[in-house]
Amino acid sequence: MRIGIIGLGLIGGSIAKTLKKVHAQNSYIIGYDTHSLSCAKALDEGAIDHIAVEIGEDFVDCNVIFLCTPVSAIDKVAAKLLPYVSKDCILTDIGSTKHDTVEKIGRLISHSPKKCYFIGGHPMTGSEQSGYEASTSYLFENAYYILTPLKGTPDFILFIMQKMIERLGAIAITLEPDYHDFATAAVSHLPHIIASSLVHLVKNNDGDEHLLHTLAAGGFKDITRIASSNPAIWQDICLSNKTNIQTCLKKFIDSLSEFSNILDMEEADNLYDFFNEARNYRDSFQDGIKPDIAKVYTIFVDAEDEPGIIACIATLLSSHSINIKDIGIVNHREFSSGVLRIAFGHKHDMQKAHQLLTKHNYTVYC
Ligand SMILES: NC(=O)C1=CN([C@@H]2O[C@H](COP(=O)(O)OP(=O)(O)OC[C@H]3O[C@@H](n4cnc5c(N)ncnc54)[C@H](O)[C@@H]3O)[C@@H](O)[C@H]2O)C=CC1
Ligand SMILES: O=C(O)C(=O)Cc1ccc(O)cc1
Repeated sequence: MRIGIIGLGLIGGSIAKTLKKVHAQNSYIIGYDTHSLSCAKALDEGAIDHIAVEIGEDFVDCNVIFLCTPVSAIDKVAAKLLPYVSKDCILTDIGSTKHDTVEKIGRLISHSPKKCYFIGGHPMTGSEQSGYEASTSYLFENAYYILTPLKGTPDFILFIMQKMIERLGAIAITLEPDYHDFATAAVSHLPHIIASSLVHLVKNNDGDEHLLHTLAAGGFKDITRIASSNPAIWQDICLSNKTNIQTCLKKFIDSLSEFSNILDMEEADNLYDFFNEARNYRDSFQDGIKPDIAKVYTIFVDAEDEPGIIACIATLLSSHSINIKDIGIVNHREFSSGVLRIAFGHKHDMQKAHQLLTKHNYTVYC
């Protein structure tokens, strides 16, 4: 597989390193970054196989190309790249916001003679560090990785992307771009703004002796770690998700005002409830346990282990608007021939698939 990576910073570099770790024999990686030292380092370390001199011919034969630049550059890079990509190429980005990017690249593709595919992507993992030096081959392990395909993306293209995400060690979730942007405004963008605001508060109220700076301890450092993130990345994120961030900011300001009122009135019970409810909900975020969003509903279908069977069944299901989360042949001694395992993200998809496949004379097991 030929893979292109444009932008070899924290995320792009981590994708390269991870693919080389898990997929080394089967992936030839072409890298490009405006910062030539990052390219040289990546080549030197074996994270990529070839440095592209520019966004052009070098990407012609790529099967998948990851756009890993800051958000404001993603659609510009895509525009430059489109004349060179092959018709079956899958383009994907890793930007932290999705609506604008998906809309812009969708428009570019629809106006381009090159009908390649685009699936928006966003790994929900990272760090406050940036640049190739900070990239690792384990960044994506067990992280959610959100995919936002364009409307009309064939199931098998989404399936290839999902497999790629699994290769990275992450868990693929498909969302609408707008919902993605609202959710990330709440769980990622607002927290970054709050972290930086807290740092401003301490900075602006410290005295000549810098006592606040000295005393800022564990709790303050925990909650403000992300204030050390790359400001250029966050400038882009805020500008491309303004409305959702404003909505969340308003809700947050309201909640602070409410807290201020109950403190003013010395409402002891309400103060207790404020902290207690937050503690209970926070304690329900158990690391390592993935909630229902990652739940899959699986069926097994009797099928000869022959080429084309997966595509045949995937096409049948997709022509009935049934979304597949995962599909693959399993060879198990319980079954005489090959059995296809098909996983769905929703119970109703599984039930519809069961009925449809049975109607088409497949033997289906739940
Ligand atoms: N930092 C994080 O934890 C996460 C970041 N993201 C998203 O990933 C993207 C990249 O972020 P990071 O890897 O953290 O940033 P980074 O600053 O570490 O890497 C960005 C790289 O893109 C390169 N670049 C910039 N413009 C370019 C262009 N026009 N052509 C080619 N290369 C170009 C830079 O030289 C740099 O090496 C952003 O869109 C960000 O929103 C997504 C998830 C987590
Ligand atoms: O460092 C952290 O904890 C982060 O939150 C990293 C991060 C930054 C941007 C994203 O879009 C997703 C994750």
